[in-house]
Amino acid sequence: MEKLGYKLLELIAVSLGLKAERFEEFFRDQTSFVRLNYYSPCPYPHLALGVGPHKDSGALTILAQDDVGGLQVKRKTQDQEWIQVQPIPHAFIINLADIIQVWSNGAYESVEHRVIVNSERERFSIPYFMFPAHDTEVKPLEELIDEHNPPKYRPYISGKFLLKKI
Ligand SMILES: O=C(O)CCC(=O)C(=O)O
Ligand SMILES: [Fe+2]
Repeated sequence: MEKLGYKLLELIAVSLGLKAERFEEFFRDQTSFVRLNYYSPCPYPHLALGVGPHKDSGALTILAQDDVGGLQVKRKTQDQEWIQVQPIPHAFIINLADIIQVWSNGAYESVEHRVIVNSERERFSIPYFMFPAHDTEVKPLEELIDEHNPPKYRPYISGKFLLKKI
């Protein structure tokens, strides 16, 4: 997963007109982690959420899930509808998260998502959250800023923000 994450970060950097290794320095002392999620079956799925609406606060999330399904993403069009992410065998789901949004000065947007529980089946998922070093100052990259594109986000320290969230 780590290797895949770095590859994706390289591709994102290139897509922004930056050199592939642009994000590398932030991850030398990375604080990425894996979480094991277990959702028990719930007879009243319309009354309960597995995970409430949120955006991931790292750079990228790589998610492995079983075949039960339940993850939904919010569409960014006007209707803001929740769209079911159909499980595809042996495929990972990639969530762009808050830090990529800030680094790219909004060219990429963090995706809002939630998890619906299933009335009959339990569900497992394994997200790998890619986080830079604890002391990384997260701010729009200088190369992407000029007088026509002012920074849209204020700088913050990755680790401090995370501690506050917890
Ligand atoms: O279980 C899932 O599909 C996603 C879980 C999630 O969004 C999270 O742990 O941040
Ligand atoms: Fe999430």
